[in-house]
Amino acid sequence: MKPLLEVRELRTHFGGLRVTDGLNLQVHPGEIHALIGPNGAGKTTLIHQLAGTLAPTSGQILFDGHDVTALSDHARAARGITRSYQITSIFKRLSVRENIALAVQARSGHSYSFWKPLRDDHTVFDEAHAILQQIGLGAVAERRADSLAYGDQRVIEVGIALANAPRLLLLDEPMAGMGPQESQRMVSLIQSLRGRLGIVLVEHDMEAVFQLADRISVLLCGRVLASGTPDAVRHDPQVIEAYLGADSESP
Ligand SMILES: Nc1ncnc2c1ncn2[C@@H]1O[C@H](COP(=O)(O)OP(=O)(O)OP(=O)(O)O)[C@@H](O)[C@H]1O
Repeated sequence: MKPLLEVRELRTHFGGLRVTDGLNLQVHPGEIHALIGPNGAGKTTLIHQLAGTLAPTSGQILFDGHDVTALSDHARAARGITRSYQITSIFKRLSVRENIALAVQARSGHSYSFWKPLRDDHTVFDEAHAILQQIGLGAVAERRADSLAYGDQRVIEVGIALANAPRLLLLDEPMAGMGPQESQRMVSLIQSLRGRLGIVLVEHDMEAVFQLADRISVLLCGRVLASGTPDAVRHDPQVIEAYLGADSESP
């Protein structure tokens, strides 16, 4: 299968520190591909590089067969690579619906008019409505974003990212700071996206990772130590020794 994303021999040096050191990775269309690894392994750095907010020292990033290494984050977003931003990107005083609609408008080039009711722009309204249903926030669409619980605000982030109609969605710790119930809702949301777009997921919650991932890549010292199905990775002796722990039966 032709990969949706291919990373070739990526290297990133911050002064004398080699954060990414010959990293190779392939993400297939429609798969949920998790990146795991100990603190400092280079996962967030890689997300920045895939999104285009940090340039590598050397190496190549190919998206859909095209070299996007030199493209800006905006240019990559226009091609379909979207990263979910942190809660800080939400307009807290606007409603949930307005947050999603603004993101739809930004992508589709419709100009936003504060004096024009959203309902008058049917294309944007309908698309925002569909996303609200998809992320399960239809019932609270008219509430101010900052009145929602933390977990729901993080769901809005994913909704904003989906409004960009991504073909590759980069999720950096979507469950961070969530309780078990909120995490499970996020797991269900990500699961519902499987097969529709490629997802690169960085997440420390191993239960969620093994529940969600079609394939997992294990990063260690800026390179991919192993890549495969959750089962293959779980039983990989190198991974057990280096990361999951020799006595690990879990998850
Ligand atoms: N802009 C930077 N300048 C210098 N060093 C950096 C910079 N960004 C990251 N690093 C270093 O690069 C290494 C990898 O960081 P990164 O955040 O990518 O790891 P990570 O795998 O995401 O870790 P965590 O699981 O803790 O989030 C760390 O040692 C970090 O201190």
